[in-house]
Amino acid sequence: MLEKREFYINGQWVSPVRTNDFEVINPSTEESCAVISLGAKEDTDAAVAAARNAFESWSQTSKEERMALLEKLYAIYKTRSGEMAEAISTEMGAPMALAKTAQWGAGAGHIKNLMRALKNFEFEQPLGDHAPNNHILYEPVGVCGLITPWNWPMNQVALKVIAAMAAGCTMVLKPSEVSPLSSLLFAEMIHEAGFPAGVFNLVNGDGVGVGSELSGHPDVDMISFTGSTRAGVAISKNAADTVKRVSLELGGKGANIVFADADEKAVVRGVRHCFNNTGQSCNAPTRMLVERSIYDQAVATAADVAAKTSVDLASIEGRHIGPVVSGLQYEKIQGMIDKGIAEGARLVAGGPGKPEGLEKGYFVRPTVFADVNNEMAIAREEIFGPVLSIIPFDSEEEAVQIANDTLYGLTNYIQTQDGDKANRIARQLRSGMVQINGEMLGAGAPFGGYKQSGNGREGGTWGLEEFLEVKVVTGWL
Ligand SMILES: NC(=O)c1ccc[n+]([C@@H]2O[C@H](COP(=O)([O-])OP(=O)(O)OC[C@H]3O[C@@H](n4cnc5c(N)ncnc54)[C@H](O)[C@@H]3O)[C@@H](O)[C@H]2O)c1
Repeated sequence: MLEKREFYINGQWVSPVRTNDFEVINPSTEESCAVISLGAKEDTDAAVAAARNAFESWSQTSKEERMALLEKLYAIYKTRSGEMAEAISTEMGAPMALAKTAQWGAGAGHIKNLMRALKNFEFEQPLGDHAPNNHILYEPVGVCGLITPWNWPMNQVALKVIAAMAAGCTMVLKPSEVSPLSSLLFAEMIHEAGFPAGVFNLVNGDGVGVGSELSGHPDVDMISFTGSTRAGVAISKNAADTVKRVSLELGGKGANIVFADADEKAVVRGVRHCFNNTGQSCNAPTRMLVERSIYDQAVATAADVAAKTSVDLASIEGRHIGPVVSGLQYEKIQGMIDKGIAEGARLVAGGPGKPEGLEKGYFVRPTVFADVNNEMAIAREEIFGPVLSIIPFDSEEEAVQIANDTLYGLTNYIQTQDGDKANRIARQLRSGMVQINGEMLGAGAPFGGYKQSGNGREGGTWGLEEFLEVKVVTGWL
C-alpha cells in the first residue's frame, strides 16, 4: 500500500503536525490502495504562511518568467502521463482507457490553453482615448485556497493551479480526500519544474477540517472551489467574514433537447455522454427531453445503448464504464433509482443493484428511466451516476420551459438540424454553456454556470482573469 502522509509546503515534503491517517479506497476493489494524512489547523497555517511569503516576489515576476516555468511543467506532465493515468484510475475508478485520454488529457489541455491565454494577455492597458491618462493594471489577487473534487481530478486541479500561477498568485491546494493521489503526483511535477518555494503548497484534508480552515482563513484572499452546491454555499458563508473573493463551479442537471429533426446519432450520443465517466460529470446531459413524435423510438434506442454499455474494473483496458467513486456515492445512486421507481417513472434499462458478476466494487447498472416528469426527484436532483431520465415534450416553448425549470444552469444541449431553431433556443437557455449537435467546447472556452451551478468561469482568458484584481491609475504618463 502506498504511504503518502506528507504535505508539500514551502518547496518541501513535510510530515503532518499530528498523525491523522485516512485510507484511499480503490472503488473497483473496495480495498485500501494508499494512506494519506488529514491536515490539522497548524498544517494549513504553515502552508498559507509559505504562500504569503512567496507572494511578494512571485507577484512581481514577469510573464516570461512564469511562462518558462509553466512550459517546464507541461513537458514533465507529458512525460509522466502513464503514472498520472494510473493514479487517477486507482483513486476514482476511471477505466484506464479513459484515464489515459480524457482524464489525463483534460489536465494537459488546460495547461496548454492557459499558457496561450497568458502569452496573449495584456496586464497593463490604457482605459481608452477618451481618458488618455487613465491606465488599467491587472494584478494577482493574492494567496488562493484551491479546493477540488474527485470526479475529473486533473481537469479541475489544472484549471485552478495553472491559472493562479499564470496570474502571479500563490496558493494552497486541498484536493478531494477521496482522490488525492493525482494531486500529490502533480505536486512532485511542480517541484521538479523548479517553481520557487511557497508558490504552490498542498495540504490534504477534508471539508470540515482543511477546507473550512482555508475558506475562513484571514490570510487567504480568494477561494476557488469546484464541488457540490452544498459545500459551495458553506464555503461562501465561511468566507464572508473576511470578504474573500469566492469563485464557485458547482453541480448541474443538464437538459439535452432532442428534436424530431435531430441527426440519427443524437440519442445514442446523448446516452453515451450521460454515462461517460460513469455519469460522474457536472455537465452530464442527465435529462433527455425528446419531441413526442420520436419519443418511443428514442426510448427504445436509449434502452438499447444502456443494455449494451459494459461495466468492468477500472484497471482493465476496454471501452467499458468503471465503478462509481465510493460506497457513499453508490448508496446515494441506489436511493435515487429506488425513488425514480417509487415516483412512477418507467424503468427501461438497468435498475437497482450491481451488474451481474461484479459483486465487489461500487458498480452501478447503466439505468434509463422513461416517462419522467420534471417534478420527480430524478429530474431535479443531481444523481452523479449512470442514470438517464427521458422526458417527452410537444413544442419548442415547452422544451425551453422544462430545460430552464431547474436550480442549476451549467450545460444544456440541443439536437436539431435546423440552425435557426438551434440558435434561437441557445439564446433562451439559462446556462453558462450550450452545446449544439455534439460540438465540443473549443480550446480556452469559458467553463462555468448560471444560477446554483456557480458564479465562476474557468479556462483560457476567463480563467486567468478570475485570479486578477483590476486597478485603475489616473495621471499615468
Ligand atoms: N461545475 C463544475 O465545474 C464541476 C466540476 C466537477 C464537479 N462538480 C460538482 O462536484 C460535486 C462532486 O464532487 P464532490 O462529491 O467531491 O463534492 P464535495 O462538495 O463533497 O467536495 C468537493 C471538495 O470540497 C471539499 N469540501 C466539502 N465540504 C466542504 C466545506 N464545508 N468547506 C470546504 N471544503 C469542503 C471536499 O473535501 C472536496 O475537496 C458534484 O456536485 C459535481 O457536480 C462541479
